[in-house]
Amino acid sequence: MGSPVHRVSLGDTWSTQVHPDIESERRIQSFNVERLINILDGGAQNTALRRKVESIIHSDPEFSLKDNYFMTQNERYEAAVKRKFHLQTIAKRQGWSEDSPELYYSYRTLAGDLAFGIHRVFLKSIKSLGSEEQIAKWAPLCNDFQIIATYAQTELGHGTYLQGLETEATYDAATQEFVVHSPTMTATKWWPGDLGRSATHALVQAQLICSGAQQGMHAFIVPIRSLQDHTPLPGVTVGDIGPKMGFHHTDHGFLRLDHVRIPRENMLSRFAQVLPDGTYLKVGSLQINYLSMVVMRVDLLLGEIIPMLQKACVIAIRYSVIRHQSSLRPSGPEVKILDYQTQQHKLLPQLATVYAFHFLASDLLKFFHSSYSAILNRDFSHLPELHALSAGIKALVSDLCLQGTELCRRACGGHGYSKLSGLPSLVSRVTASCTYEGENTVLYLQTARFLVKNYLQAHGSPGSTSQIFLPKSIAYLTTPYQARCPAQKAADFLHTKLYTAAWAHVAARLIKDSAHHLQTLMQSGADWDEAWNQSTVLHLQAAKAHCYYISVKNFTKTLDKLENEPAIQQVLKRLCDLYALHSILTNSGDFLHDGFLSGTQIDAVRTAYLNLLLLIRKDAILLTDAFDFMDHCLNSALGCYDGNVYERLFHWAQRSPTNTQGNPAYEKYIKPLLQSWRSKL
Ligand SMILES: CCCCCCCCCCCCCCCC(=O)SCCNC(=O)CCNC(=O)[C@H](O)C(C)(C)COP(=O)(O)OP(=O)(O)OC[C@H]1O[C@@H](n2cnc3c(N)ncnc32)[C@H](O)[C@@H]1OP(=O)(O)O
Ligand SMILES: Cc1cc2nc3c(=O)[nH]c(=O)nc-3n(C[C@H](O)[C@H](O)[C@H](O)COP(=O)(O)OP(=O)(O)OC[C@H]3O[C@@H](n4cnc5c(N)ncnc54)[C@H](O)[C@@H]3O)c2cc1C
Repeated sequence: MGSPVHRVSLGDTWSTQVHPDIESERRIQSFNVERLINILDGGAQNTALRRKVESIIHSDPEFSLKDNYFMTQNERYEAAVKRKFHLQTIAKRQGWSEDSPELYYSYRTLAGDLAFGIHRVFLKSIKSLGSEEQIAKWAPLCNDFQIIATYAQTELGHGTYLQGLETEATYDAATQEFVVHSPTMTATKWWPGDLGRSATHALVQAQLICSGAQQGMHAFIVPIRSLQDHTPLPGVTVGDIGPKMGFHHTDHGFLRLDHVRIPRENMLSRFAQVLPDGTYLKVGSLQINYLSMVVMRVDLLLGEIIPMLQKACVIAIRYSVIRHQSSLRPSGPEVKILDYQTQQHKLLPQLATVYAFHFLASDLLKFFHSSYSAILNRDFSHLPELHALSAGIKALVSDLCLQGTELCRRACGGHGYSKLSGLPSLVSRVTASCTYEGENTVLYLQTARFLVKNYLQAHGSPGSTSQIFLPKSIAYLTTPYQARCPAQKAADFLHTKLYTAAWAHVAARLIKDSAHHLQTLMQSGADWDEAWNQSTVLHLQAAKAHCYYISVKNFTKTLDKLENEPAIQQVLKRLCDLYALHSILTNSGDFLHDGFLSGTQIDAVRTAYLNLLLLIRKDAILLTDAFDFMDHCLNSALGCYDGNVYERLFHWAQRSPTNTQGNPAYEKYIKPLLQSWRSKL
């Protein structure tokens, strides 16, 4: 196990001892925590590298996140820019390149509290949509921060419906330039990160107009601020969109373009290009221009979204073994709140979920890597499946991470409402992930479109003997499934095959029902589009069930690979069981609906689930330690490794500027008010 010193990292002189209530939780180790850390990191060498980066960052006071909670939006922005600038200096000195694991680990260590996150989105988009020459030109400029760039797609009037974007890029063959223009108020780009006060360049998604026709959305590199003095270039109106629910360190901005001219070479042209005479050439469908969104949906899962729930679990579970409240028996001792079944019911499913998601996102990343290079080489055969999987998984993961993070916050009672717990910031930040990179409902519906289309293809022509091969992730749609679950007792529900089959049954049934509903509406006269809209609530439910099935199946596959690690396999198997059974219980109506499970069987699921809570309770602290977050990165008075919750909360509150800056309201209002009564007292 890594030494506790590695984690007790805030340099609090009074914090010399680990709290006995949390120490006792770590005394009996049913598995090797260090080994689990290595598995989560993808190998011991990655753990070593991550910790090396952490110690470099941690030992540097410039990177402190200490006063974040007391800062204004402007101060947060400036501190984030300062940290990013300092990180770049260190990265240069250490030889860490922009796509290196070291920078990835730095981002994690600094809790993502860095400026220029969208600069990375820009870079990834250039690499997906740009030609080799464009990558060779722009990537080095980006990597060295000779330019600061943003990804400007969303407009005031449209975010989801990309065909409705109004920004235009009209080709002028006479000068071989594009004229990029915002024709209306609603065409103003709105929300791009790093745009408000920082970016010098924007990747602007605009409707390409050439040869007198609209060719749909394409990406254009547009310089927006002077590289000399940072003032907006001619024709550019740019600024910050104002206060937001979270992301205070990021300058989300607006951008209006008034006939801004850029060279022909600035249209990203891996899949489409405009020749000097204005001839338009493209490969694949128009939607290939959406590729960078697929890239980011996958990238953000492990890089941004899942760590939020991991941290929330660490904070809430550690706090729950320190916090004592009430007793279980009259005149008995006060118990740790984690010993209440309801507290376990709140927190342990979140822990199980975040383990499920870690393995799910890791596997999606592998599938992404294997398909992505083919796509770049114009083999689009895996793109529909990759799009459907990444859209649905992004939606399920961000939905449940938000739900889980908020549950963790509430599970900490009043202290969870204090920013100093770290939890409100996690909640507000993860909330954004349900909207950015595709609003979740819209993404589920993209997955549903893929499911329904394939379902109808596979089952469309009755009597047809030709066998249709479906993509791997949906092959279960053509497998005959059981009409009734064979389980008879609680223990039967601890079989991975049994609950995976249960989710396959429910997903397949919901997909079938939504497809049939659509067909029925069409048979009664509705056209496809109307019938689609009138079935979308069912489609959404079906897509969600499919994603649950994929996540459960993936977790069980992960367990199969751990045969040589029996102790870790056992503890992860319990989490997998808990994740699957909790998901069945929270969606029990879907399992009862067609009699696949009976009421008695649901009771058995609940019994198995409650037994698991007790088993996982014993390992809960070790399972959160296995995420191996440094205290610095958690930045939580409740969640530190040493468990010294009350001392830390007390000390941190003293740092609030409100305690030292005097009280102007006293002089102005309180004093006159109090003094007006003095004569009568
Ligand atoms: C170091 C660690 C990392 C840290 C790193 C920094 C962190 C920093 C923090 C935060 C960072 C936030 C960063 C936010 C950045 C934005 O938020 S950028 C803006 C993102 N915006 C969106 O995602 C918009 C969502 N909208 C869409 O994706 C599309 O417009 C929609 C919804 C798919 C609809 O488009 P449409 O053209 O109307 O398409 P539709 O008719 O539905 O479908 C047509 C066909 O295209 C296919 N299709 C649709 N989309 C796709 C696609 N993407 N690919 C392939 N095929 C597709 C459909 O499947 C369909 O196929 P068929 O069924 O016809 O075969
Ligand atoms: C923190 C943050 C950072 C962002 N960063 C960037 C960035 O860097 N660059 C950038 O370009 N953008 C960025 N965005 C914008 C973001 O990508 C969009 O807000 C997002 O894609 C949702 O689009 P919208 O705002 O148009 O929502 P809307 O589409 O207007 O959604 C509103 C409602 O309409 C529903 N709806 C919309 N269309 C459909 C449909 N077809 N079927 C059913 N329901 C539908 C949605 O489900 C939702 O309930 C950011 C947003 C946030 C919050």
